[in-house]
Amino acid sequence: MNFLSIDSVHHTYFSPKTATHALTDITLQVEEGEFVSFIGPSGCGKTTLLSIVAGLIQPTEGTVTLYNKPIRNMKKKLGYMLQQDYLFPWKTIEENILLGLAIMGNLTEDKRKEAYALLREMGLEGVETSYPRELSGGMRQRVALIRTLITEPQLLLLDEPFSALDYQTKLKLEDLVFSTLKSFGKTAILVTHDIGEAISMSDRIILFGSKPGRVHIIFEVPQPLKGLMPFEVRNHEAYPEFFQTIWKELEKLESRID
Ligand SMILES: Nc1ncnc2c1ncn2[C@@H]1O[C@H](COP(=O)(O)OP(=O)(O)OP(=O)(O)O)[C@@H](O)[C@H]1O
Repeated sequence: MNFLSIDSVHHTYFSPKTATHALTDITLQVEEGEFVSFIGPSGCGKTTLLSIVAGLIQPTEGTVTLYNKPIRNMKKKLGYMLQQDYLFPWKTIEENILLGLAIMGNLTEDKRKEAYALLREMGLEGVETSYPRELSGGMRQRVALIRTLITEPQLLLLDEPFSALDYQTKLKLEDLVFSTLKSFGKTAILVTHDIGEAISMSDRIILFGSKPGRVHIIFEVPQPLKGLMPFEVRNHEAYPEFFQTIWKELEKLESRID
């Protein structure tokens, strides 16, 4: 059975005066437990495709299924991590983490204990009663990750979740998110502008071309880099060559005059 299947997806944004052909003929499969990144020039449709996979946009043509069921019926199986953490400022960290479960009527004592255990694992012990404004950006993103994981999503959609962080925090959080998702056996799609981030976290990298957005090349991350922690990948001898290969393809796409 396919885990995530994107089949012949086309999307056009219509407004009264214009039609923007954002995506053309996208067919992709993502396997369970896989980490896939979407990269490509600005405007190539990465966010549009992620929004379609999230069931937030209905594509003009084509289908997206999770476990062979239409994605719009599977929204409870999805989790998100975005550039902004969207924590509620007037709620404590614990309340923020448990809010989704409370709304769904699934808040149990076991889940509360799990939240505390995750806070401990992510170096956030003691912040339960703090408010988001008292935490750094990196800490808030870790809270956002716990809030996502606690609802046990099958598929995580990560839309540039590290791009607002300083470089050191970003590298540390890449390691933490990677190891956490791998230990839970989660499947993830990451949208990023950072080739290094895509290489260091992914099993496969989908490079999109633009006008209209389409799959240009699918890169399999080379074996010596797979399974290593993101920070180790960035320091591996096989990393620069692979980086250059992707960089050159991206340059060609960005210098194309349509
Ligand atoms: N709501 C919208 N209405 C009309 N056009 C849109 C809308 N959202 C995106 N577009 C257009 O669709 C195309 C794809 O946009 P999208 O944001 O998906 O690309 P992207 O690859 O995520 O870009 P970036 O890397 O800059 O975030 C672009 O031409 C964009 O202008």
